[in-house]
Amino acid sequence: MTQLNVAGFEVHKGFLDISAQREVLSAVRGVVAAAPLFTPVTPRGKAMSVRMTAAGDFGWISDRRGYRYSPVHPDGQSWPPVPDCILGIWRDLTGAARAPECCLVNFYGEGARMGLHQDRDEADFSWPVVSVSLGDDGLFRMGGTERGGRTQSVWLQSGDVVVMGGAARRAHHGVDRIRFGSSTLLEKGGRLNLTLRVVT
Ligand SMILES: O=C(O)CCC(=O)C(=O)O
Ligand SMILES: [Fe+2]
Repeated sequence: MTQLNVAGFEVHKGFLDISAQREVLSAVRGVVAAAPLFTPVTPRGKAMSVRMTAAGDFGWISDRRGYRYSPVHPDGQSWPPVPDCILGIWRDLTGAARAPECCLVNFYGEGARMGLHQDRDEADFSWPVVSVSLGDDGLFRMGGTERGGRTQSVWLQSGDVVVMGGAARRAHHGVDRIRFGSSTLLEKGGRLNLTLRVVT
């Protein structure tokens, strides 16, 4: 494993080997079976290109009413629990006293992206966010706390894990594009990203 450190972001290249990736993927399939992927709509009414779901006490949702954490899926059901193998990644990398209350699942199909943003709907920024990449490569852009500052990009591959803690916790980040079909982990292609968050 190599570890880069760009602007406070910890990028753990190759953190999950192929068998760990398969185990996490199968756990995510269980989550998606219980809580189907949906297309969030921005408060201005624009469909996001990423499809989402979640596990844990809360999921992050967006619709005409705004962005927020919700204890239920848009279909009205509770989110399934965060699978143990995913909680293990959080424990190994953070040693944090609290467990994440949300595992947000993002699915990037061909052409999907995520604009530069801060994760700031959580109550306490002293807890890190841990981000797990599976499947196709994604070009991850990292910036600073202020909007419009310098950014640096890194290609995240299947099994890479990023920890956004300390200064990086409030830093801007996004995914400019994916290389659709670059990984064989997902048979039909695409990129999965999991972000583990303490919400309350
Ligand atoms: O897909 C990624 O690597 C980042 C996802 C992200 O920033 C988010 O869900 O807030
Ligand atoms: Fe984010």
